[in-house]
Amino acid sequence: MFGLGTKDLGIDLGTANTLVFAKGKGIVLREPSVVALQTDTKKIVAVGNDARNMIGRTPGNIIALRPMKDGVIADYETTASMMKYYIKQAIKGKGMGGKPYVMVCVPSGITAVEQRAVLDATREAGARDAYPIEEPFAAAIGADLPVWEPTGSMVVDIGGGTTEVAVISLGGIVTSMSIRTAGDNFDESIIAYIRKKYNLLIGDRTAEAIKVEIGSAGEVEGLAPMEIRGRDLLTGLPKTIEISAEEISGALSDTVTAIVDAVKNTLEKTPPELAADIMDRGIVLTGGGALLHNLDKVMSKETEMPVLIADEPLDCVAIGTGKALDHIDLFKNKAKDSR
Ligand SMILES: Nc1ncnc2c1ncn2[C@@H]1O[C@H](COP(=O)(O)OP(=O)(O)OP(=O)(O)O)[C@@H](O)[C@H]1O
Repeated sequence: MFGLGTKDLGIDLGTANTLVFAKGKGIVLREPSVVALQTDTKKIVAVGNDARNMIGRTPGNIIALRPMKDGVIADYETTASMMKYYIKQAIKGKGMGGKPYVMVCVPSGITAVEQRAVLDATREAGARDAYPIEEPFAAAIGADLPVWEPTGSMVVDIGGGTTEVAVISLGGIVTSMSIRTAGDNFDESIIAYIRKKYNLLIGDRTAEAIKVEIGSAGEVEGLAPMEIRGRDLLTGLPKTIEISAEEISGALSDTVTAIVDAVKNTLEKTPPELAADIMDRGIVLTGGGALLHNLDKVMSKETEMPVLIADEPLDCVAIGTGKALDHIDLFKNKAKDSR
């Protein structure tokens, strides 16, 4: 399947989703970052979509969990096992010649020790060598921003666990900010709102579905009410209610404000020449959170800057990680310098 020299991989190890990009092929694997384990033996029962379908539905001896949360590794042995599983999947049956180089984009809150563990797991899974890449840098490459040129580009990557804001010029990050407020917080706010207002308990997947369908920053025009099912906390029985987009928009507003404030704070720290470049080109949103209805408009109004959503925002980091393979020598040198 892979030709010689075209088997190197880029991996976006995200808190919500893991994507693998194969050089010369594009994205070859896209699965949720979820693992199902046997509670007593810790043996892995399922990974990715299969494991995700088990969330909230497992018997007592199995747990389905997200080994990364809030942009950090909550369970690092499981993260390493998941990573190995995905790499093996990606390189399975494609053994032409030597082992692949792998570029890995890890959550920004990861510690140096955890990063080393992830890179070691990558090597153990069959990589010739593995190099880390910073998430906003990968997002900017994936969004086709001119990161290597002497001009300012601003990227805001809104993932599941973290929002990364960065201004990039000449192949480096000039100013950046990372906050642990992103897609998961939208879901949590929806759960909390529905519990408080309706005494109804809903699961993570329902909350995410509500966000995707009728979640919005501000304006809700064109978003119809939605029927949702949960468990009535008073009777203990299943119940269906209808909720409006206005209510959900209200529930999401604090999280939206936190993200917009992070962008404003980063702009305040941006050198004026680069800020002028960003004014011309616009702020580019990547990550799944970029798809929240109206977030681009609210951000543009609040920052008084043009704001654009990248093509395929969910894929930008993986594509950028893969494209960075073309500049692998730079990353090899960086790795040498930090050893
Ligand atoms: N249409 C949509 N509207 C709003 N949010 C969405 C939409 N589609 C996906 N999301 C959200 O995007 C988030 C996942 O985005 P992404 O895959 O970029 O994150 P990640 O890279 O796994 O996380 P991180 O960058 O924090 O490690 C989830 O919270 C998901 O619910």
